[in-house]
Amino acid sequence: MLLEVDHVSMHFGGLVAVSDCTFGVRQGTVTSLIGPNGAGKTTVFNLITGFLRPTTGRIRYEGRDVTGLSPQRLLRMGVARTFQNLRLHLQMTVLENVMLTAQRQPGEDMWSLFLRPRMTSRAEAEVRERALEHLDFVGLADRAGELADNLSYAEQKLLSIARILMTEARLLLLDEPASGLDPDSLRTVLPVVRRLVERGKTVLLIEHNMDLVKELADEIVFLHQGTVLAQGKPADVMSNAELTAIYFGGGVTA
Ligand SMILES: Nc1ncnc2c1ncn2[C@@H]1O[C@H](COP(=O)(O)OP(=O)(O)OP(=O)(O)O)[C@@H](O)[C@H]1O
Repeated sequence: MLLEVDHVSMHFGGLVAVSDCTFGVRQGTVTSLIGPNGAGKTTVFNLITGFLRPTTGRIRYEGRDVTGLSPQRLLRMGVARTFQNLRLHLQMTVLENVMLTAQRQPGEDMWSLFLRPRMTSRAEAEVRERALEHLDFVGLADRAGELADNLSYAEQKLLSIARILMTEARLLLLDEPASGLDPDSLRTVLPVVRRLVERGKTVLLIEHNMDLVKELADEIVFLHQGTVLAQGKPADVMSNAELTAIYFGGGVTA
């Protein structure tokens, strides 16, 4: 397992958002966290990426205990995430958005490189080249000079994927990469998510739409009330009548 979530709980005061949660993410797969609203998916993401520290339990990445490490530390170890609200720099170009995410050395991001006049033009050229390559991967190479603000929503989602690639992380956590997309845009974005695996990445994502999950995910982790009810192949998990009743009875906005 690339990632192991081991008996993790997260309490917010009296509220138990995640309760004794155990699951694994295998290297080279797309794994989807699913579950009704309030099941704890976002909290699990925040725990894995260091934005929250579990109340109890351990998280292991590549066999190392990473429980409680900061998001920055985890990023350097190869765990990166996107956010539902994408967090793009809308008044910068598409290329600049990707270049800014470059991780040259631990603790050094592109901001410090831009601010430091000593940055060699060779280093900048290398970052630019990598950024363009990632833009090409997501199909946005010809939009490199556009302001991010001028992109469609689907293109902005693709840009957020190009940005996460720039981190060189091996485990990519994608927060609802398909949400808000019309069917045509889905046809553009979903194959890109799948191709991340061909690039050697491992993907953990949150997705509400069951049809998409079936198409996209190798594995499902089914969360309900902060607990893992099942982990397995989409077809197997969804053929379980009890689980589908919980899922569709849970007021999910697909
Ligand atoms: N920072 C917080 N403080 C208090 N309660 C929180 C906090 N974050 C999440 N919760 C609660 O934890 C529970 C799980 O929430 P979470 O957002 O993780 O679920 P989710 O599965 O991502 O839901 P959705 O599908 O609606 O995004 C909810 O009851 C939520 O209100």
